[in-house]
Amino acid sequence: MIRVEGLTKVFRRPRTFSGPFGALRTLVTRQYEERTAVDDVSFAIDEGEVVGYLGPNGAGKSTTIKILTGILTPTAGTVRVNGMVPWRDRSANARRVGVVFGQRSQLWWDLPLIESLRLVGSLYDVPAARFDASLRKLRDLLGLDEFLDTPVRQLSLGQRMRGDLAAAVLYEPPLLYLDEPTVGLDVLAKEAVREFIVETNRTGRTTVILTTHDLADVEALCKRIILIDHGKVLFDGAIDALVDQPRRLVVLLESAPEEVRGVSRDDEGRHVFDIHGDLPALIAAISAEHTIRDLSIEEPDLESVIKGIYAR
Ligand SMILES: Nc1ncnc2c1ncn2[C@@H]1O[C@H](COP(=O)(O)OP(=O)(O)OP(=O)(O)O)[C@@H](O)[C@H]1O
Repeated sequence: MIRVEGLTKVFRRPRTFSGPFGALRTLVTRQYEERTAVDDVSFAIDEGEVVGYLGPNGAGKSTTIKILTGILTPTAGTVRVNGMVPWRDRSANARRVGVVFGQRSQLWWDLPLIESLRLVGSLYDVPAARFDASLRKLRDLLGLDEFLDTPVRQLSLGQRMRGDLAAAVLYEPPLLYLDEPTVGLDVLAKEAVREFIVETNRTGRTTVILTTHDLADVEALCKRIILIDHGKVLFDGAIDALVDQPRRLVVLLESAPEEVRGVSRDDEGRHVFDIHGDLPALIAAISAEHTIRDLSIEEPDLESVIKGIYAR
């Protein structure tokens, strides 16, 4: 469904100068600086997958999504989405994808939600009968009835997000891009959004690409993640494989030696051991040679595993 090879995007922007006459100097010198936002990224996503596209701020996530939706043209590389080149076949591509940006709404601010949805229906040429059936299903799934006639600007964030999700799937696109769909929502609203995504993927075999900083979203929704930083792919694979790691014993020793039983001291002065067999025996062996000031056991969780990958 999605094939990305060697995708690179370099932004070129005027070099700015500060200080007195800085603005004038910026104008006159016309020097440019380049920033590589996406750097030789390749991946393939199949129909029906839900993939987390993750990375710290500025990693290149939004730039990738903008290229996949046809908003931006890449500097190098090839992309096929549903067999199309998104930035060349922009309008055909748009009909086959739904997009939700958590930070800003795609709905018409002054119109009641129902009118916004009708407009989406007519923009995407959804036949009346299909529109009615789709709306009926979405009213039910997303609980839209209580605010269908309310102007979008008066909706709470959670209601607005449900409206945005409805607009994105109303024309039943086979592919959905969700950019921070639970940002700012309370626990219940987050849960409702996640359930909706699961349901949409399950019933329509909709492929979902999700960018989020909320790892609970990822754990609830994704079997696979692609992790990027500084525009490069650091990891692409199953979450299960990632968190299927041994528990770890973290010890703080009185003397803080450089190395204990083949394990080096980390930046915080701790020694971290993978627990493979007999934990009491491991603790006894360490305390036979050193005085233990503190110890704890860490279960592998997605957050610490991801932090470990960034730190490599
Ligand atoms: N239009 C632009 N012009 C110049 N530089 C840009 C532009 N858009 C993004 N960048 C730069 O490209 C890099 C990647 O940005 P991008 O928005 O893709 O990151 P992101 O992973 O989506 O981050 P966040 O989690 O903060 O949304 C950043 O260094 C950013 O400053």
